Amino acid sequence: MEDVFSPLRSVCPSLCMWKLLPEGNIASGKTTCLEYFSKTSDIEVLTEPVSKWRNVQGCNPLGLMYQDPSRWGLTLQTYVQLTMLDRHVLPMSTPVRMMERSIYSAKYIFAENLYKSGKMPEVDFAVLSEWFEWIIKNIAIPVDLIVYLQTSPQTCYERLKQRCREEEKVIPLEYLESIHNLYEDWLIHHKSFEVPAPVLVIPADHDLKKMLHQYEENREKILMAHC
Ligand SMILES: Nc1ncnc2c1ncn2[C@@H]1O[C@H](COP(=O)(O)OP(=O)(O)O)[C@@H](O)[C@H]1O
Ligand SMILES: O=c1ccn([C@H]2C[C@H](O)[C@@H](COP(=O)(O)O)O2)c(=O)[nH]1
Repeated sequence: MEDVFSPLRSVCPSLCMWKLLPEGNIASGKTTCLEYFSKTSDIEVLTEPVSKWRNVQGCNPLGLMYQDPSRWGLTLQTYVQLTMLDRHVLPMSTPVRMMERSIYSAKYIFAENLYKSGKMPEVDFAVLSEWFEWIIKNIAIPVDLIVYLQTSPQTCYERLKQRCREEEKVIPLEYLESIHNLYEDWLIHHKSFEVPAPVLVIPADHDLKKMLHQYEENREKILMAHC
């Protein structure tokens, strides 16, 4: 599909495309954030393709990974990488796109966590890494802003239990702590991997009312800061 805004952009450069990625720990509130902004006109919201990860041709790689990460981690992360790439390269049909997580966090957070915790064999990690490096070298994946929903692992643990997704019932608090530390090293301390865009940090331990208030306060920054 072609970029429907390109003829307009040549006469009006301020008509810009804006791609932002809500990022954060499991159950930090990303989907809830996306649902809130989806009510705004001219925003395209792409939620994470979790339903695909739970059902690819009748198989459930997400569930398999949580049951036996050493055996199925590569299977899941390969599929996550593919489905994320598919979303990244979708032509935009509105000036603003919010896409939940990214090919970057799939690699820098989740694959990294499996590998660092000894649950992904070195050869699996090497193959996944080569795929990832090839993709980011050869395919343009522009990102304008990362919105990091910063939570404590404990908050996520409580929200995760409340959401009660079947596959995630085995997740201990320690898993969320590891994911949290990787996110902090990447997006806050800049200690691990290159950050592909500026980061807006939104403290996200608050109740829903306060979160919606914060989203309103940050609406301009989130949606069109560069235009
Ligand atoms: N600010 C909040 N306070 C309390 N519960 C929340 C808040 N934001 C989201 N939730 C609930 O927490 C769970 C996880 O939220 P969700 O948006 O699905 O997280 P994510 O998409 O980051 O995994 C859901 O049950 C959701 O209703
Ligand atoms: O690269 C990835 C991305 C996500 N997951 C897992 C983590 C959760 O169990 C689900 C979806 O995450 P939400 O934060 O609830 O959206 O998928 C993964 O294992 N690898």
